[in-house]
Amino acid sequence: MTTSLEAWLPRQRWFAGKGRPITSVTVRRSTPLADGLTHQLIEVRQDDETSLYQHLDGDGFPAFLLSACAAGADLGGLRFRSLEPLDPGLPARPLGAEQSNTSFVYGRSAIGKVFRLLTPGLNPDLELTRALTGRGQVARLHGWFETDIDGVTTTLGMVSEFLADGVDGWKLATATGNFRAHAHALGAATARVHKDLAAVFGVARIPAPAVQALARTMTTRLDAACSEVPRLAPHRARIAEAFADLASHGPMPAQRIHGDYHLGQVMSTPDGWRLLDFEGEPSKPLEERRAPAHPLRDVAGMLRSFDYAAHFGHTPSWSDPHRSAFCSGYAEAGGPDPSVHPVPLRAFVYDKAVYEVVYEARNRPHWLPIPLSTFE
Ligand SMILES: Nc1ncnc2c1ncn2[C@@H]1O[C@H](COP(=O)(O)OP(=O)(O)O)[C@@H](O)[C@H]1O
Ligand SMILES: O=P(O)(O)O[C@H]1O[C@H](CO)[C@@H](O[C@H]2O[C@H](CO)[C@@H](O)[C@H](O)[C@H]2O)[C@H](O)[C@H]1O
Repeated sequence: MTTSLEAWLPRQRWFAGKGRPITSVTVRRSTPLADGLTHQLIEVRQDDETSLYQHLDGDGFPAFLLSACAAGADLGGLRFRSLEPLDPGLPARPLGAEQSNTSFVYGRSAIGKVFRLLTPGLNPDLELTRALTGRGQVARLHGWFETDIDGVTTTLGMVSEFLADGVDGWKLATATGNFRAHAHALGAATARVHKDLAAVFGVARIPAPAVQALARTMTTRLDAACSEVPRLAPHRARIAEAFADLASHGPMPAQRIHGDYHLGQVMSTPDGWRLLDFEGEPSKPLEERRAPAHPLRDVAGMLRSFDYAAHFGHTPSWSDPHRSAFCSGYAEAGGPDPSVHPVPLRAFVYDKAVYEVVYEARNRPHWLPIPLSTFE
């Protein structure tokens, strides 16, 4: 079993340790849930690091999750909870698009998600979706499941409203020549969510020394990325200069944000845009993902996504007018105007593109030219 996990893990899209040899895989906890279905927490050792993943050995977990949440079950240290009545009889099917986690759909009304890479603590997707449920801009939270890891309550998965009539933002953007009205409305929806997050979690201020520390962290990440992906190295000086500009920028506002914002995280519905997947970048430590950040970080993420959509579905010139429409919608709905904050915006766009360079090198090497073109 352990040997086959070692071979199987690197082939999974959600496996975050690609590109580094696996030294060992250990089953840390095994919980039988039903006949032929076992829940496992597995420790994967690579270099000097140990990462914890959630693994489901056997079939039938989607149906199990729904009925366990509906019943409020406690099972071998796993706690299943719901906020509203769930119909355990709904048929489950895989979502198809496997990304950082594993999702399945129940009928036309609910979607379940199992987090794969685990960090002890409250997952920001559960935390923010719960806080935003009822405010209109997200798929409502129905339930979740959790356990204690190292004495810390740790989110393992969620069940939310399925947006059956929604169209994935990435699909819509790559298929639509004139996407400007959509981009403008998406900017406005983003600003509204930022306002809601500020209302619930408050607004902080990042003092100048912390901004300098942030710029140093970005530079450290840049250097690690240059070592891992040598094609990034020729652009290092230009990127480091943008981070140095950020370091001398002075204090910045900060609040809870989405954290991994791109066109695949939003859906266009008959009632307007909805934002999904508030987990942040899964490869970052949980404290960093839950820390208040400048709201233009999300704007930067979406601007990068317009570049991706241009490369994938259009020509490079598609990007600029759509980026502008998104930024106007964002500023008109009360977000900080991206055009008057060029220094943080450029640093955040570059930081995101550096992240994407590593992500693409590990997962989709033929897509690497897309983030690299940001620096040309
Ligand atoms: N509530 C929902 N309703 C409909 N589709 C959804 C919903 N949540 C997610 N999806 C679809 O599933 C995809 C993956 O979901 P996401 O939460 O982003 O997973 P991951 O954490 O694996 O990236 C999204 O891009 C979207 O197309
Ligand atoms: O799985 P997640 O949605 O949490 O995010 C990861 O995978 C994304 C790709 O599926 C990746 O996004 C990058 O590619 C998108 C197109 O497929 C593009 O729209 C994004 O702008 C680009 O960053 C994301 O970075 C990664 O965290």
